[in-house]
Amino acid sequence: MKGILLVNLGSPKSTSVEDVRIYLREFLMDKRVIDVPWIIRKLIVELAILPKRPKESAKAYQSIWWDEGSPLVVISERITQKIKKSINNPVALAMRYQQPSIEKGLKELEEQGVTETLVIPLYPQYAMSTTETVVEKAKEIQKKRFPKMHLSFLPPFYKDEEYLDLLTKNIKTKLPKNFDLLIFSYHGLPERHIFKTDITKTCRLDNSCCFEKELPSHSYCYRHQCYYVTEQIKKRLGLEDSKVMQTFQSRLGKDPWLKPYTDYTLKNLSSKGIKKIAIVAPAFVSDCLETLEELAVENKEYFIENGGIEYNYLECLNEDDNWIQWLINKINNYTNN
Ligand SMILES: C=CC1=C(C)c2cc3[nH]c(cc4nc(cc5[nH]c(cc1n2)c(C)c5CCC(=O)O)C(CCC(=O)O)=C4C)c(C)c3C=C
Ligand SMILES: [Fe+2]
Ligand SMILES: [Fe+2]
Repeated sequence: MKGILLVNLGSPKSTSVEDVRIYLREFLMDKRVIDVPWIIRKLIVELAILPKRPKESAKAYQSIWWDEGSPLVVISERITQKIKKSINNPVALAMRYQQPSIEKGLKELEEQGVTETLVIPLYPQYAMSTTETVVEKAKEIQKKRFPKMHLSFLPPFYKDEEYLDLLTKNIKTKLPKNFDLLIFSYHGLPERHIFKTDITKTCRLDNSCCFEKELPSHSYCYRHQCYYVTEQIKKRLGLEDSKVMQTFQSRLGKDPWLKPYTDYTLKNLSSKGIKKIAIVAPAFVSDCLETLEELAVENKEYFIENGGIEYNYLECLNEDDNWIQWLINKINNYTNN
């Protein structure tokens, strides 16, 4: 029998400093997130990050936590429940880090008689730290614990026409009537990750190479895939170039990350006469710490403190009916073939 495993990033078990430390250790010790030799990664994580960051992050998580738990996990659970109601085949949810683990998800499916699983990494754009880490972890667990289970993977869906249509529709319903600029803020990546996943080894991180049409490297270029989504939504919304900007948020460490940086941009927009903005985060399908705290609160403060007047954060797809139906359609394509 065929089954489905939805996989999102994951959150700490609770907002305690200790649980946040456990989460950050698992997340940042992933070699596809901090991609340096193990011993150096261990030293960076244990000596530079874990002594201070868990306390700061725990505070941030406390400010966005819901009664039922982490928004990212709760929203993912709700989506899973809705899908289950429309699908006869078994469906399970897993998180790349913490609980419910990928191993637990596959076990749940195996216990229901599943022998073939479609794994759906819940990321529109490819990156080592998104799709690739989910795919590799699932394969590793399958090999060790479920040798008879066959796995398939839904690829990054950033250029799926129906996905782009439904994302546009979602943004359109939330967009205020008057705004000077719509910002597309994507989770950032160290520039090094873009060079590493460039199969042609020609990327210069300029506009031409990541924009050019039909380069083989684009199937692994997070920067291209973000630009593609921004361009498509801009076109579908009928917005002029001057009304749209793309930025990257959530840097960690001192290495150069993809630019322009969201926080820096928001501190400087007002001086250029841009007073009313809307901001959306299409690298995330569900709201999470990086949107509810960093975008909706912290970055809003930067904009307003520096002369901005109106700041509208537009929520992610979350439990949007069209988005859930899109997932159901993908699942039906898999189970019916
Ligand atoms: C869109 C997908 C994401 C990419 C790409 C990504 C890369 C990436 N992230 C970090 C470090 C951190 N990210 C953190 C939180 C976080 N990241 C994503 C998604 C992507 N990350 C999400 C959905 C979340 C929120 C999780 C939640 O529970 O709501 C955090 C933890 C929070 C904090 O302490 O700030 C860290 C750390 C790196 C280093 C990286 C690429 C190399
Ligand atoms: Fe992240
Ligand atoms: Fe490029």
